[in-house]
Amino acid sequence: MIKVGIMGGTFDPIHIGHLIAAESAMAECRLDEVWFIPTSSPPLKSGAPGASENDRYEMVAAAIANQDRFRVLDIELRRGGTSYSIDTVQSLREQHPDHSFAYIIGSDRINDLAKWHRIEELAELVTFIGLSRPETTATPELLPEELRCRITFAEMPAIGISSTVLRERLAAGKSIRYRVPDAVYAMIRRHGWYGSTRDDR
Ligand SMILES: Nc1ncnc2c1ncn2[C@@H]1O[C@H](COP(=O)(O)OP(=O)(O)OP(=O)(O)O)[C@@H](O)[C@H]1O
Ligand SMILES: O=C(O)c1ccc[n+]([C@@H]2O[C@H](COP(=O)([O-])O)[C@@H](O)[C@H]2O)c1
Repeated sequence: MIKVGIMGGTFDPIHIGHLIAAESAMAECRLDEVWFIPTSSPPLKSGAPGASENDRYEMVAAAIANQDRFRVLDIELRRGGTSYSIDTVQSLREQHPDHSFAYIIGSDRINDLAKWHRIEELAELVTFIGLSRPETTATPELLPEELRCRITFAEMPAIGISSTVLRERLAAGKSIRYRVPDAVYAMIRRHGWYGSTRDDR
């Protein structure tokens, strides 16, 4: 049985918080692999992502290129529309009946878990691995017991980085170097994404 962690996200852009969350979940929960799945349209976020689907996918691919146990899947981008996790997990389980899946989520997503589409069904198909992030205090005690008991918590160093703040910094001409992997930083600057200053060097 291969144990897979699903790291779903908008990744607009991917940053070191995502990578350290995935690595920590993999180590602490003894996962064999983590599959990064960029969303098409994220269910609980308003407004369209700042970068295109293809660019978000390419940034994830570049970010994880050196970690053999990480993969990126375009399953939600190919499906299009709102990226409900239940649809993704059902299709992954059909394709990989011999794998087990755990969904990796940060504090903000832990807190809104009860609002996820068909959450009771999803919680029967996956367990959740929760990681804390400094901007949001996780309050699992507010979740119904049947959801709370499906979450295992993993430790990671507090990484106070969000994609929102990175987009704001880029638009304001501030540096995001080292907050994203070098390859992602170079892609963003080369293309002038997020209103960043273009750098053709
Ligand atoms: N710094 C972090 N520490 C722990 N988990 C994180 C961190 N940043 C993101 N995550 C988790 O990674 C998953 C994907 O996050 P997402 O792509 O929405 O990034 P984000 O930084 O929250 O983006 P945005 O600021 O645009 O909302 C979510 O489960 C989120 O909780
Ligand atoms: O299925 C849902 O209703 C649902 C609601 C909120 C978030 N998710 C998933 O959780 C992951 C992180 O979401 P986000 O908005 O932080 O990028 C991403 O894969 C989303 O598709 C899923």
